[in-house]
Amino acid sequence: MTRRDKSLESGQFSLFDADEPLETPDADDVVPGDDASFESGPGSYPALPDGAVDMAFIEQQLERWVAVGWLRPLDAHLARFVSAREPGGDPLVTLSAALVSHQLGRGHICLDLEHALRDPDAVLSLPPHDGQASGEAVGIVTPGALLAALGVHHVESWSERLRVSCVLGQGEEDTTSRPLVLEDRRLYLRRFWQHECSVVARLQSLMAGAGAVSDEMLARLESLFGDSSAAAAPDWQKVACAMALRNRLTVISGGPGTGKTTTVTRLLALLQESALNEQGRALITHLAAPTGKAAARLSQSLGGAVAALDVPEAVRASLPREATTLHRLLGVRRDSRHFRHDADHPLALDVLVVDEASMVDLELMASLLAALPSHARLILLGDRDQLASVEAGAVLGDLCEGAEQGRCSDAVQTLTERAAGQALPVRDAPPSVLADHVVVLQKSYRFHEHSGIGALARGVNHGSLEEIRRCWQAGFQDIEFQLVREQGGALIRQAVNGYREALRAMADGAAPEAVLRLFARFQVLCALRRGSWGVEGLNDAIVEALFREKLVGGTRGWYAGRPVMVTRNDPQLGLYNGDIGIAMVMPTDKANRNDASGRLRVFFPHPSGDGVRAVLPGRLGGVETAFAMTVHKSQGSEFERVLLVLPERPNPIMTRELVYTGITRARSHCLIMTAFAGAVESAALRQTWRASGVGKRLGA
Ligand SMILES: Nc1ncnc2c1ncn2[C@@H]1O[C@H](COP(=O)(O)OP(=O)(O)OP(=O)(O)O)[C@@H](O)[C@H]1O
Repeated sequence: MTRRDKSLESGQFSLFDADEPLETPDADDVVPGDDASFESGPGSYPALPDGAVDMAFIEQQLERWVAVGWLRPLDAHLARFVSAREPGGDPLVTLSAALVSHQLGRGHICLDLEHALRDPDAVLSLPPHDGQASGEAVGIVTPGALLAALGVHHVESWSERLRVSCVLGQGEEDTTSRPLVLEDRRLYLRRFWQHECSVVARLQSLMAGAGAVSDEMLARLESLFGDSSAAAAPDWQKVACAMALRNRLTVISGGPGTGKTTTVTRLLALLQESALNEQGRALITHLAAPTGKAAARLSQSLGGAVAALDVPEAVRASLPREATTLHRLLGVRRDSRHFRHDADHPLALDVLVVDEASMVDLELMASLLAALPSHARLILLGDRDQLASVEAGAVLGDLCEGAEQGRCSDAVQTLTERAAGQALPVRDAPPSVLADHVVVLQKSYRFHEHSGIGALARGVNHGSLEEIRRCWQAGFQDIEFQLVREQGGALIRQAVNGYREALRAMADGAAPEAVLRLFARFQVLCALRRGSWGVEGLNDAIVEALFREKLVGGTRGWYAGRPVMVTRNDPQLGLYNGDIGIAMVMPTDKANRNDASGRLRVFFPHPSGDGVRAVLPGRLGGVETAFAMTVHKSQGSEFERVLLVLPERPNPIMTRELVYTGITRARSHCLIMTAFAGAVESAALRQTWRASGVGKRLGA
């Protein structure tokens, strides 16, 4: 039984508001944001006559859905918990409770009734339809058939029937402790509705305060970015910086290498210079990212960006050099989902920069915003086109939604034109408050125009089969697609070749730091977790092949050469979700190399990017082998070369965002291997959508 199941049984249902330990989400036990049902749909499952469905029937169906894997056991528990609170209640409420709980596992904050009614069978993880109901599926009714039999044909009637239930609160001013909340045709579990309300309220208050930007500031901006008034296109980095000087909340979205770090470093320099001149003190500035790896990468690129700045020494000295994880910043408390810093114990800072903000889920964003002091500035950096967070909510995506359609206020339009030195494109759309706070950087300095990775990433992002076809035909050197018949053979050979250099270096006695550096140059990424084409099957096959070549010291348990990824935060060890280490023999024990596995240590890069830390394998709680990792888990990381393994047949987990994220983890070469010829194209046509009220409430 899972942790959440236990809390259900004890009557403290965690999805409402229980105080339970924070757990690292596991991207792979769920299919986050996977709305896309299989194209063929479950057409042959039986329809039911109206009125044939009572509570017992619904409960039986929920059990059957769980048995065939359409629904999580947790969702059925929740539905039972809700119906127990209203004996003799409407079975539609029970069904709706199961469906809303299930959406959380797929990354949605709520169940959007309108969306659900348009395609009811897409709300569960239904299998592909093969023309007839499988033996397993006999006696199973789809959500669409159930809703129809319950008489739900319009969203109004669904909402009306939910509204009269005593387990439902009504949005807005609701202060009851009812487990479900209905607001504007969106059905929530109370805890997530509360998170959404608090995130929106904090964002609104951050967006309310705007400062003046002096001519002197703009002159300094010009000196850092140069004069771009005669350029063919506006300098969006400069525009972003000008907006961030004015705002307390700024979102800077951009693909890989579009200059997010460069921009924010220059912005911090401007803010510090002005604070030093006007207040005689530097601002307290912190940088954070959702994973250790992302924080280390930010620290690294920040170092380069700070070194390249043309600013007075006092300003340079005041700039932060190190990023931390959000969990470290907020202060994880053992056995609690709450942090040490919260609204009553705010963070001591003036400016907070959060990188890889697309990975921040709603709950973490709520904690972060609550702990932000009221005077502080918040700058969110990220790539709106990447996979969203594993857990429910996609706040960065919600904030960026419509950013390019919405028009800035006249004040921001004037400011950004002063900064850019040229008129910005004006769109014929009503002004949106979000547009004053969101900038999308357009130009990649990493993927030049002849980069195949850049071109394919753009094609996938645009969902353009024509652009993707042109990529394959162009003969780019840095992107390759190989169709293979099976998971073994060529695919495993590629993986072994990729890891050979690092493992040979380890065997030759290279320093752990050098081995870690070499290891980070290549990575196998998978779309799936389970099965032979997933992380589990590939890790087994790769380690067996490496062992045959004597490149690793074993195939099970701990062995020299085993790379691991941390899956559970451990503040005591200073290890966080996403950190990657390698098991190696302690350098001092080299003479006893064959002695015992007890001499193995797992070496992790130091969070500062300098040096390594050695941890006894036995002290590590949540880790998994990382010869292959999911694209979800690779977010926030980059590798020189990537082998991206896509499933051998169509699969709803394959979305535009997943393939885009996988491809762009590679800096210099990406090889895609699959047995499904149209894998990239079919994924490019399937865009993730996440139900949320954040954008709507903020006026996106
Ligand atoms: N305006 C610019 N002119 C020239 N080079 C630039 C400019 N902006 C950024 N670069 C260069 O492009 C590279 C990527 O920049 P940066 O690290 O700031 O991008 P990023 O968006 O933060 O990248 P990542 O995707 O790694 O997070 C760096 O080498 C940087 O020096």
